[in-house]
Amino acid sequence: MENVKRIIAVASGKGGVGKSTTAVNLALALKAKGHSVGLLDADIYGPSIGLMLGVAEGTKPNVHEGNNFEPIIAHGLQTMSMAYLVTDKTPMVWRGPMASGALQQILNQTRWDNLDYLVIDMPPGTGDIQLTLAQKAKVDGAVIVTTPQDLALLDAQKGIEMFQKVKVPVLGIVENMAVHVCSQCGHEEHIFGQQGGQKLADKYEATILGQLPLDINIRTETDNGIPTVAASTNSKNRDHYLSMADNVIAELANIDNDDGPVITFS
Ligand SMILES: Nc1ncnc2c1ncn2[C@@H]1O[C@H](COP(=O)(O)OP(=O)(O)OP(=O)(O)O)[C@@H](O)[C@H]1O
Repeated sequence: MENVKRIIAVASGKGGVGKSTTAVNLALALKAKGHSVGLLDADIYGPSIGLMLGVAEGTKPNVHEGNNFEPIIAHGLQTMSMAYLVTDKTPMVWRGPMASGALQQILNQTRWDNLDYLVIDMPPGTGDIQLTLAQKAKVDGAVIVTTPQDLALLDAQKGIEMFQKVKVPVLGIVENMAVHVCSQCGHEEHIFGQQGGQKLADKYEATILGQLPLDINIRTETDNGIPTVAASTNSKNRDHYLSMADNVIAELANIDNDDGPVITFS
């Protein structure tokens, strides 16, 4: 991990709010700004970044001396995922306990090649695995993803408090699916409520790093293995992700972290 300058955890309390979509596009946006970027899929229950980045099913990382894994390159990102190590047929019941062991292994044994940023797609929730990761991993800062819905906000709050407990600075909040714009008539509808992310940000004196609409293009682009930032050179959504990356870089610059990021597991 001495080859990694900055580590950013992307987390959400609630599942399905768009955490992985955000992590993948944030990583691509940092890359588009000229940085060297890695993406670690630590979402052991539903590893999805390989699919989102169009990595062919069954692709396995090369293993080097000392059991070190070589990251798989996708859209210019260095990536590592649980999905590269388990198969669809791996039963969930086996996957749970085995997966947390495997997670430690990929944290310790992936050979990142000089990264400016490593983005970690955290497992959803605030249970033991998340706490251990947040505690043991020397993450520079956390990005909290939520929808404006009360239920998601409540869980996002738990996520913020978990990071505060383990002294990982929260860089800010991403409000995903903030508004739906009808592709036919342009009518705007706040399907998951309004201003929820802002209220959460106000409560914790956190920054809103970005607001993304609920947009069919974001879903289809990701499903096609070419996420929004890679799919288009000129779209509003891509611009949202690029300015999110700027905000993340700015927040990181505000953090005084002279130890340097190192992930250690005892
Ligand atoms: N802004 C958006 N607009 C439209 N669809 C979106 C948006 N963000 C995410 N999605 C879609 O919502 C679904 C869930 O997103 P994603 O997998 O990123 O969520 P997650 O929080 O990581 O979920 P999990 O808890 O399962 O890991 C995906 O189908 C994704 O394409």
